[in-house]
Amino acid sequence: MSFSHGAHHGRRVFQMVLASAGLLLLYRILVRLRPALLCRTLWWSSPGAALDWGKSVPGCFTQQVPVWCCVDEMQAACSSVTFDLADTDTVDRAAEEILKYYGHVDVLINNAGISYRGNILDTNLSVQRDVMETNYFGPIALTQALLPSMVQRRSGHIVVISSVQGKMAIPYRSAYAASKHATQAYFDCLRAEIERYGIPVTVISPGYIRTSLSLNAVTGDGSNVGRDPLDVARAVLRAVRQRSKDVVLAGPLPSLALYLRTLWPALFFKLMSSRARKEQKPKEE
Ligand SMILES: NC(=O)C1=CN([C@@H]2O[C@H](COP(=O)(O)OP(=O)(O)OC[C@H]3O[C@@H](n4cnc5c(N)ncnc54)[C@H](OP(=O)(O)O)[C@@H]3O)[C@@H](O)[C@H]2O)C=CC1
Ligand SMILES: CCCCCCCCCCCCCCCC(=O)OCC(=O)COP(=O)(O)O
Repeated sequence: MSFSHGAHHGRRVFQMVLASAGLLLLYRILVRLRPALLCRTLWWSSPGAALDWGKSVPGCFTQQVPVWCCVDEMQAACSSVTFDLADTDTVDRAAEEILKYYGHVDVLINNAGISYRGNILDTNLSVQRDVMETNYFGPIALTQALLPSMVQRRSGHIVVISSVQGKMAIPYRSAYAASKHATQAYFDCLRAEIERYGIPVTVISPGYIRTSLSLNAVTGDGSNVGRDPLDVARAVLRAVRQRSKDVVLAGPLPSLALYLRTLWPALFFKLMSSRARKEQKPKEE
């Protein structure tokens, strides 16, 4: 009697494990299917997404920058409209043109940006402003120009490519880190404010990606190291699919640094001071 009861119980447990595994499998299949559904929409990507890591999103972006792209079929032809993100007037005109032509935007990826390297003592305020114009005011101008139509439709998704430097400041990167901190703050506010309209906001904060960003840094040198741009492109698509709010794509060292910045700021500041001393000396020293 007790043996048959035990066997019955064992069978029930086995059935439950099997059912859970089945549900998990189904969930994973559905999650994998979602990008195909998503790609049957119009993607607008701010300048830059077509190049480097953005180019890696298979079929989604052309070689031209900036690009807007109807991805009904992955092979579909893409259209592009060119503007200077640092010039708010051209941003507004571009947004108008996009809306006139396509009617709406499903996913806006604010990607374009410039890097900066330099000693604060030797950096003109105009450089600080220029980096802010491209990295901060450009994306927010584009977002604000496209937002009313998303709100009206109660549909859309806004993505911004920030940086781990939007969460911690590294010496000799003042303009860049400041612009990315501002970006993080703005889009965090926006997320809370437009959640009620069903429009998600995703902030992506990568560590180094193997693109030309650091090579092209304002007043700086740099190298071409880091993550494969294709991995970043995939992670961005995954984040959109999963409607993630905040995604950090960084290796162990920057991740540890981020934890220290939050949990042990005194140590983080000490490490950054020592990094600053090692990396560069101010002119008068
Ligand atoms: N590479 C990295 O290590 C990391 C990059 N990021 C972020 O990723 C994003 C993309 O950078 P990434 O691809 O690496 O850099 P790249 O320098 O390779 O590409 C930047 C792109 O932005 C465009 N761009 C720059 N300024 C303007 C402007 N004023 N108006 C229009 N387009 C402009 C450039 O166009 P053009 O070539 O025509 O000037 C270029 O296509 C940036 O926001 C960057 O901060 C974040 C973390 C790490
Ligand atoms: C107790 C041991 C603690 C060890 C902590 C180590 C702290 C190391 C600091 C690591 C800093 C990493 C910074 C990464 C910055 C980055 O990935 O930036 C990418 C960019 O967005 C652009 O790069 P650019 O160099 O062009 O500014």
